[in-house]
Amino acid sequence: MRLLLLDDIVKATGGKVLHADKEEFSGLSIDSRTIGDGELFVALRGERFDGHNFLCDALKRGAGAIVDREPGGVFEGRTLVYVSDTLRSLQDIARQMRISRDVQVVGVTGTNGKTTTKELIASVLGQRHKVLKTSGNLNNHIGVPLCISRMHGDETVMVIEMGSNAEGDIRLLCDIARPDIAVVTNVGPAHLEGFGSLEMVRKTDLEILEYVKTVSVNADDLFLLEGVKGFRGKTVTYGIRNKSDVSAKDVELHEKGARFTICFPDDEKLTVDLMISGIVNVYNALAAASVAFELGMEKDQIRSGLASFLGVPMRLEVKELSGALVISDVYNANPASMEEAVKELIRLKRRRAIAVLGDMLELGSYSESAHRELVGALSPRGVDILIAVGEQMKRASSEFGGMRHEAEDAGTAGSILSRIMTEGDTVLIKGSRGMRMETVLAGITEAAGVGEIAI
Ligand SMILES: CC(=O)N[C@H]1[C@@H](OP(=O)(O)OP(=O)(O)OC[C@H]2O[C@@H](n3ccc(=O)[nH]c3=O)[C@H](O)[C@@H]2O)O[C@H](CO)[C@@H](O)[C@@H]1O[C@H](C)C(=O)N[C@@H](C)C(=O)N[C@H](CCC(=O)N[C@@H](CCC[C@@H](N)C(=O)O)C(=O)O)C(=O)O
Ligand SMILES: Nc1ncnc2c1ncn2[C@@H]1O[C@H](COP(=O)(O)OP(=O)(O)OP(=O)(O)O)[C@@H](O)[C@H]1O
Ligand SMILES: C[C@@H](N)C(=O)N[C@H](C)C(=O)O
Repeated sequence: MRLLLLDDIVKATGGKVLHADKEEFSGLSIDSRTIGDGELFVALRGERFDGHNFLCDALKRGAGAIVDREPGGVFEGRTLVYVSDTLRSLQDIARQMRISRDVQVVGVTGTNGKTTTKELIASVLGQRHKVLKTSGNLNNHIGVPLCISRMHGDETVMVIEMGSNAEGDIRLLCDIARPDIAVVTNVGPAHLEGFGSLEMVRKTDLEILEYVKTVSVNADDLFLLEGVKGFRGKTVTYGIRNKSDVSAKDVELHEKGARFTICFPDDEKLTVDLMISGIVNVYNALAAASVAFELGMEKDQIRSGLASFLGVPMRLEVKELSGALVISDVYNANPASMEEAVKELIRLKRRRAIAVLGDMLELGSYSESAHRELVGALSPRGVDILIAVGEQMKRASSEFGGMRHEAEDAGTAGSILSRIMTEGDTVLIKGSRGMRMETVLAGITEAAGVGEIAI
């Protein structure tokens, strides 16, 4: 494992060493509760805490700290570096580590499917390369540098998810991660509170074009495709409906997976099996295949990388519970991903289709109409029962044509669902992160006597 050297930290941050003892660190940590032996603590200010207040705790296991407020007291045996801004220093260290390494960096942006696509890319490229990827959903100005700082030094590829909720977010992350190749999954209405318009969502996601030589984009998202026109590098497209460089044909969607044939630009064809369900995951897999093709992976490696991926918890998980089929898509929600999830509900409908839908948050002035449009279209599409969770869904629920229930929160929705759900039903559970829709599932698994399940 590669050690971080004090010299490099000082060079990257321009910091002043207040006290020098340890000169090597096993990594960076921002949390005194989880810091590992020998790590360097970066004291950040957050919404609830100021990391500087946990310096003593952090230094019990940590070997030193980076601070932007001079601490009182003596920290024997530990190293202290003073900087003007600790968050910026975290980013500076990560940038320096990335620049000093000869790795291919794949950056993944877009409204929906970034985490899943990042994991699929890592699974495929991992068939040949040593891959560092961002963990879970750590996709912002803190999470991305933190993940990069975990580089061991022998990686040949990094796959970095980049999240945004306002203009400039992707540029900031690219300035740290310096991607060589980009994937933009799609552009849709999300975080409109911060962005203001769909144009601004697209402009922000495409900030990555200022950095990369190659971009891989979804050819079936015409609004996205339009935005890539004029890109001076290489554009690789993937898709199912429109003409694209990497395309899928003979798509068969099953309950818990999919089989399809990928057609590559070299005219080779590859039939692949996916263990995750839904047409959106065919798109995510195509994105991964297009990157793998660009990076010269063998077709067999692409096949096994896709087939061995088992999905990300809380994203379109299909489970059997008490004889019902439950689609647990509880991680987040916006109009585009709701649309896709409702399609899945109808596709997998066996007897009754029950939609347990929580508010879609952060949509700004578009919020009310987005909820109304979604709910109004449910029963014509075949949804039989709606459980509306949260203020906005409840307000919109009068648009629903079938039997409806209203719930204050996900816990209450879980109780309603466990009362009405019967064998043969197909259930979709989805809402924004703040709605904690996983609680619905906890309610029904308890009622079914299944006990706790991992989500
Ligand atoms: C800094 C941090 O990670 N905070 C997380 C922590 O919060 P907590 O309340 O505990 O602490 P504070 O942040 O107030 O504390 C400040 C520091 O003090 C440390 N500390 C505290 C107590 C203690 O006893 N000891 C300590 O050392 C503390 O560790 C801090 O360093 O826990 C919360 C609950 O779990 C987390 O919500 C909070 O996470 C913050 C928000 C965060 O940004 N974390 C990143 C590591 C991250 O990547 N998180 C992702 C979420 C990313 C996300 O929402 N992305 C958006 C896109 C936005 C991108 C854009 N803004 C950009 O800049 O590009 C998206 O829409 O996807 C994650 O958690 O999944
Ligand atoms: N290609 C896609 N197109 C549309 N919706 C998708 C796609 N892939 C996944 N989704 C939907 O988006 C949800 C979140 O998936 P994922 O976490 O991979 O996306 P994300 O972009 O990383 O989200 P976040 O920005 O919150 O991190 C899934 O549960 C699913 O409903
Ligand atoms: C979880 C976060 N990345 C996100 O997507 N937020 C929106 C508002 C959501 O949870 O729906």
